[in-house]
Amino acid sequence: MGKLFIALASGLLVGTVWLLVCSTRVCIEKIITKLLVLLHPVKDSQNVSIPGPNWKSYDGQLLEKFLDGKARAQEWQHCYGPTYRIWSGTTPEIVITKPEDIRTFHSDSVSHNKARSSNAGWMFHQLLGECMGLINGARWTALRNEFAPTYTHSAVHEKISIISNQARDYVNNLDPQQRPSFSLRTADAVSRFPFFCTATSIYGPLSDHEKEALWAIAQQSLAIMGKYVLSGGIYRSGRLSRWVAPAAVRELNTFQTAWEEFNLEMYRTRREKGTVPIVELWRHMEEGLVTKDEALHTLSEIIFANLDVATGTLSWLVIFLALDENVQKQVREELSGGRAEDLCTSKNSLLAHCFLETLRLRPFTAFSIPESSPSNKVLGGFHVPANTSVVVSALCVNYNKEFWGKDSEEFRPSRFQSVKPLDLRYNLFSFGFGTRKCLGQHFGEVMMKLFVIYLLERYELSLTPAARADLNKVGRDNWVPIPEAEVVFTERKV
Ligand code: HEM
Repeated sequence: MGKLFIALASGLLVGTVWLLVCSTRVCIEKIITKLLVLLHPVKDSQNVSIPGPNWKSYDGQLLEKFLDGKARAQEWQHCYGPTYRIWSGTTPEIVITKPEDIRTFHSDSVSHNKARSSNAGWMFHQLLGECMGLINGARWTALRNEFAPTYTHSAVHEKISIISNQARDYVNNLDPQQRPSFSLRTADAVSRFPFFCTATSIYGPLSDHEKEALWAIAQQSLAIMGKYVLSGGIYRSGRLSRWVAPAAVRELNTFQTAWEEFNLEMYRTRREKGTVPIVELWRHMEEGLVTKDEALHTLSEIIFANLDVATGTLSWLVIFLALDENVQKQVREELSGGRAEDLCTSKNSLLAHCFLETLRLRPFTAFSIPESSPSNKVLGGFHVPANTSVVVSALCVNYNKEFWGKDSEEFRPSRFQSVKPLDLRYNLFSFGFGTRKCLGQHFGEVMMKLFVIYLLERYELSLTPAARADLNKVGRDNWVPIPEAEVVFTERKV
């Protein structure tokens, strides 16, 4: 009896303390929100403040934006309407969902600035803060000019046979045991292809040893992103991280050293053999045209951050094809008529529409990377001061029933047959809007289409029952939602 009483009493005490802590926390969050709203007034012409969720300790809505992006995009639009405000740390971000607001905001996109470190704090800055996608002005122009020649439309066309050979070899070695049928987690099956294909575009062909070393460094980078950046909190501050989490900082230093050494080695081993992008880049870095951080962070962006982006997109493309046997069959019929190299550049094929439909349904991020205009803007009726971070709710744009119809959440690639390309401009988030569009869009598209061409040539795709039952299950360790679904690959009898 006595023991029961003690257990009950201590349970009650713990519960009360917990309630107290929670309600204090909610109170503090409300007070901080009020202060932040006062500091950053955004109102409409009736003097009504822009709606949005309360600031949350310690990262605002930053982590939810990535880890629960799909659910939050829908929930926030439902609760706050088409234009609202969230917080990244304590920085306000205005979220827009309407095509007309996207057009208004991007009307001066040439002079837009990306937010420093994407408003994501110190640890993120150490990995990617100086990369092309996040710097501005003359520095951005210099860096973009450095990499652009490798990824223009014509440069990618010239590389098609190299990418095609890589795709065919990869698919032919998908199952080392060459079984007639096997199942794999889709992301595990596909991820090394876009990774090494993109790396080859920078370094030229890689030996097995170099591939292994690069893959290992990528895992270090992704681990830091998953464990620390996506935990937020103390990792937003360099001082706090060094003080409270020295092991994390050591891990970061180990990665940074390995990454610099790898690239130096790539430069040394390639400089005699002709011109691959790493050689030019390293020379320009030594001449002071780009800084070391700009070079290394952009290589990280292109090779490591993109591993998640490309793995996510390619996995979903394979999964959607596995889900829809009919579309799969039609794409295969389309393939039987032509050369892989020709089909991968067509914009009007069913394959091209499957790719677009995948980007529409599963944009790599539910919210675009924050950027600001140097001019005041009126968005959704609210007066947004110059230099305020604005993000596009990619998911809401891509699922907008007014434009895409009632079945906007379903995979139906044929819908693109009746959409004018010009209408897609502000109704589809795929490779970004305005001046800061994706550097690698042609490369990424060709790479993924070639992969699918060889995959469908060799295998029938279907989903495991578990995958069908829980198609939308995604991992939470990456900044891009990577699907968990397993696909069954069955050798075709031709
Ligand atoms: C299907 C695959 C890909 C998708 C869906 C994708 C998507 C995007 C998007 C949406 C942006 C703009 C982000 C923003 O709002 O700021 C972007 C930027 C960028 N992407 Fe990609 N990307 C893909 C593949 C690639 C590849 C293969 C490369 C490698 C060359 C690449 C390199 C970059 C770079 C460097 C930027 C920053 C551009 C700048 O700010 O000037 N991407 N990407």
